[in-house]
Amino acid sequence: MARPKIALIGAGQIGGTLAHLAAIKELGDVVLFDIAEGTPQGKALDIAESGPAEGFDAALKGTNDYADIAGADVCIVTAGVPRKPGMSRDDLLGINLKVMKSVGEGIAKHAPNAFVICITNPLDAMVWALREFSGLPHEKVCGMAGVLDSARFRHFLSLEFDVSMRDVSAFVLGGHGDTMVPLTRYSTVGGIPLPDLVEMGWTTQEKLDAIVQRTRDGGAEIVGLLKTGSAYYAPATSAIEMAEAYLKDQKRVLPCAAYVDGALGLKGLYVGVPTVIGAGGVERVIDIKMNRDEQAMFDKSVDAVKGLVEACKGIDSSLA
Ligand SMILES: NC(=O)C1=CN([C@@H]2O[C@H](COP(=O)(O)OP(=O)(O)OC[C@H]3O[C@@H](n4cnc5c(N)ncnc54)[C@H](O)[C@@H]3O)[C@@H](O)[C@H]2O)C=CC1
Ligand SMILES: O=C([O-])CC(=O)C(=O)O
Repeated sequence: MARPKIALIGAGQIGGTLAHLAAIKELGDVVLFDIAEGTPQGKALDIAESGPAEGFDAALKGTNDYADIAGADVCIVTAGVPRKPGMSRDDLLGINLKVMKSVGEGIAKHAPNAFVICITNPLDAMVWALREFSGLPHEKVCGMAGVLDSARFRHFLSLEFDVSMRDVSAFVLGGHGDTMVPLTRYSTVGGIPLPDLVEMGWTTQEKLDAIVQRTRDGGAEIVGLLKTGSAYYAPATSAIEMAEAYLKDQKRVLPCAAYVDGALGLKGLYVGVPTVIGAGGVERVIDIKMNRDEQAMFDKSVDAVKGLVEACKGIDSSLA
């Protein structure tokens, strides 16, 4: 049986890391696409040359021609611009919206049956716009953010509790911005919810609040350290987890920016929610119940995303 085809639209920091991970994990053959001449070709060749030592079977190709993504099973989109220190993700809206238009059209023409994972920021508005520009079915277009934000939360919690990251589970929902919603009640260590761990004396509410805030600021923390761009190892790993769930029909329960129409009281909006990802793409949005405080935080985040979607419509009238 032929190997799956994975098209990576954008061959920058995340795109290159995605290609390396996809090859090492033998998820399929990889096509790296970018408008920068030489970058995708150079990265594809470099990673292919790591194959003999690593021992993977995967073909890698770099290209500046959308025709080469033809028939891709998965497209992961990182094309665009990352932020620099002092900027918010939302400052990227105007410039990256134009990129989503060309990418959406390229995918619609050459890989209309792909499962599309958008990473480009500001994430929730860009995945909405990418879906609009591509016209693909909603369940086949989603955004990566919740897996990353939850991974950051899990990492910080594992440091606090001195336990394995594997035994920490977490859900960070809402928009991928300053208003994101780390849900402590739905986050656990060995199945024990965080509020119970506070009662058990494993940590204090103050320390937990600080970890929640560090999670919300997780992207900015890396931007501040790197100074020239944003995080890419954890973002790439997170998107690969989603791609693998689709390609292997794993039915993983993962938080991602999905189209929500009915669940959680939402009507036709992309925002971070718990989902099931399998061969059908986003197969289910989990309609979790939130308490009053959680709902208030989630509503605030949803409003921020709605504002960005309106801003997109204001910039590009074809979206209105
Ligand atoms: N959703 C999330 O959780 C995260 C999102 N991001 C976002 O991902 C995006 C990419 O980040 P990096 O890979 O670090 O940036 P990068 O600058 O290293 O790579 C972006 C690539 O996109 C290419 N590009 C620009 N316009 C293009 C077009 N029209 N068609 C095809 N390629 C095009 C550039 O040539 C460049 O190689 C940024 O918008 C960043 O903010 C980053 C981390 C996490
Ligand atoms: O912070 C950024 O600009 C990149 C990003 O979305 C993240 O790392 O969470």
